[in-house]
Amino acid sequence: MAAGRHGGYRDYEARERELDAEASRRSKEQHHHLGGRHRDVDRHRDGGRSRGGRDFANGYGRRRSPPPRSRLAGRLGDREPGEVLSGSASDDSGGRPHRGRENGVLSSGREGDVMAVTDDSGGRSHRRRENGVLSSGRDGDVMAVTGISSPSKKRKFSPIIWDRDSPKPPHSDAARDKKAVEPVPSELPPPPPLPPQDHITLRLAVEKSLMDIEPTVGTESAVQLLEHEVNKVTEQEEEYATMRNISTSRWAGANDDDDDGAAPVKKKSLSPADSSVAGQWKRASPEPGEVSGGRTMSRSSDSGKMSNDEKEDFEANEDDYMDVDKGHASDSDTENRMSDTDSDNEIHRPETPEREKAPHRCINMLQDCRSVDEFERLNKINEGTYGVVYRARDKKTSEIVALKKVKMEKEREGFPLTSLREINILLSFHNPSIVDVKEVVVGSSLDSIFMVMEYMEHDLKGVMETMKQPYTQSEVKCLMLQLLEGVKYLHDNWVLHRDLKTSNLLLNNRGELKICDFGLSRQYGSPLKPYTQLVVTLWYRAPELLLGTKEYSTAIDMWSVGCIMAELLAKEPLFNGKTEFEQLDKIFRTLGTPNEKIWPGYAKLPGVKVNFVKQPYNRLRDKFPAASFSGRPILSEAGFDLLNRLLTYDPDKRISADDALKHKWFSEVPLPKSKDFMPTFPALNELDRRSRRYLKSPDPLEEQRLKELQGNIGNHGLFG
Ligand SMILES: Nc1ncnc2c1ncn2[C@@H]1O[C@H](COP(=O)(O)OP(=O)(O)OP(=O)(O)O)[C@@H](O)[C@H]1O
Repeated sequence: MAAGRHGGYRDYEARERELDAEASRRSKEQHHHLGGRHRDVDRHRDGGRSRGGRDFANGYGRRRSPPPRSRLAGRLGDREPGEVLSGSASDDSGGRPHRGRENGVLSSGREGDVMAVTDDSGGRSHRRRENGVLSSGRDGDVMAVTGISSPSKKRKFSPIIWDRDSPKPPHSDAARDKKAVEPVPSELPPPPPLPPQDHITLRLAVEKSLMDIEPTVGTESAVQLLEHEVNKVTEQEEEYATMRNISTSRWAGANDDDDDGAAPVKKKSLSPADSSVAGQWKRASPEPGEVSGGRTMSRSSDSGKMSNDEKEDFEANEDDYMDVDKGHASDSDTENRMSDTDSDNEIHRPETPEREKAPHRCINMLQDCRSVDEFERLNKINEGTYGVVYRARDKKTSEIVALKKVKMEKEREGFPLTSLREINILLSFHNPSIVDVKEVVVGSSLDSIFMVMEYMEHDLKGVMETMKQPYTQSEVKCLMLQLLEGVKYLHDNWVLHRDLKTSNLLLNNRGELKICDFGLSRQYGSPLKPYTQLVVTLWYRAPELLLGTKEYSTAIDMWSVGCIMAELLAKEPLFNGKTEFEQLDKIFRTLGTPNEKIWPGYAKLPGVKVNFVKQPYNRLRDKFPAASFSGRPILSEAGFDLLNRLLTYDPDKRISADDALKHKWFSEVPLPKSKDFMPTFPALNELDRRSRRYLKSPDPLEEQRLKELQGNIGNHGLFG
């Protein structure tokens, strides 16, 4: 058994004290060592200019010292208890994607990446950082350069949407049978065309919206209305196919029982009924799983009839739908992808006979859901913007699960779009670093919906509030590897999380970290609301979003990962602004004010008009020194390099999840700790931790949630 698991929290504290003493001793040794040798060399090479963080001007082209990696790597004394000697934190990860890591040496799929834990510091005297990217003074000694993709790099096609490319319409018998027995094709269809960079850009441009659509509400049934509406939408928009639709989920299928505990691939596969439903909705939804799913869910509950109120709401709130952008269809790669989808959708135009079957399938979908009564409520865990989370026991299996009740009361347009996104994404995905959604169950009224998730004892935010000392470097590495694995999985599957923060990272007492809360996530290329720059809680929000960019990419998640890494090391948020201006001000004061040279395009960003502080240096190193006697978190040269690459201003140069996983920091000592040896904590999730929320970032979303919390406290039914 894992020492950490036996030890419990008290032991952890004691161990932490020991480790602190040990770390302090080591850091002194290291300081002495570095001071005695490398530092002199550095000073010499640097012409005596190296001084603290100023050497690491993020984008200001100053020289930096060669990292003392070989010595660190070679010293067993630098190991921390529980380090994974192989350099992998995924010792028990089973089906984890392969990271190409062997014996502490990361192998690289790309020529030129320096990955081994060998001494490569000798000749690297002129590496410079520009825009957070290291360049090399020696040919062939090229670090994994941030944000510059290998042209050969491929992304996996989304498991949610691959079926849309099946040669036959998904409702055909052959296609159905094939899906039933062959859940995962050995080779996925090729991904949509990729822009030539690691971070895929979304374009936020709205020319056509559902506001432009006139629904006919007088005589049609709800389902007819829905179809009428979504078919019109289809004709006006550029959008992915809707295999992400809620109707493709496991609980929509006829064989739910069989699915229990099934392999992940089965989860993604469709039953015959599902596949026909999927085919049905494939052409119908402007946002996969959103409008159509939402309408279906809410309207089905009243047998397809829509009340006058609902009709009014429907008409009044058309502007709440995702806007669609026709104009961009032909002028970017993203839109080209969407065009492909559209041509695919052409096959299933509304005139096809399958359309008539929709009401029947929708009803089936609801009938196949288990009732929430099959769960015993234990306690409320937490409440977020989009739902209340309960701890519950499955009466049949006694399994402890987390039930997230989807908030319906504020939804004027039926099933919440954010929840639909989350359900669809989580049901479709299976990865050790993504929280597993097992099924969806319904409450007493058909419009109360719960996601049944694996139960996780903690979230990272709560844990860090409890801890007396920050995580050690090897623990941070273990957590970062898991986080990056999850983010890579999302990005490989064309999903941006858009709200990565410590409260959305769940931990269990097996040392596992899992990403949750996909309420704000999107598949690339999805049409976005004009206000979507507001995604990502303020403290973790990328500068391009804060400055009002209309286009953003996977790089926004990587910035959040950088903020999380810093927070893990320091046990406090890196940039905790109260307003957007203050947030940018804090970033600029730490990383230096960006300019057109280090971030091409910066000057054109809408928010740049504001008069920000002019701070020419990157002072990040001051916050994370290589050695410290003042209690500040120490970070090795390599660790600092990774942090800098994550917090690179120019999104195109910011490191990708894939490259971050290969970063040398993970293969130098102290190596990532094994999950088995990660500290354990009392399960705070057994308490209602709403009070913690008051300490959270003053993001507009958070404020909204706070108000809702205040409104809801005292409202206790069975499952709320
Ligand atoms: N599977 C789970 N196991 C245990 N606790 C969970 C689980 N999922 C969520 N939680 C707890 O509930 C909180 C809120 O969950 P979640 O973030 O999914 O809701 P949300 O409404 O989308 O939140 P937010 O307002 O942060 O967007 C989490 O921070 C976590 O503490």
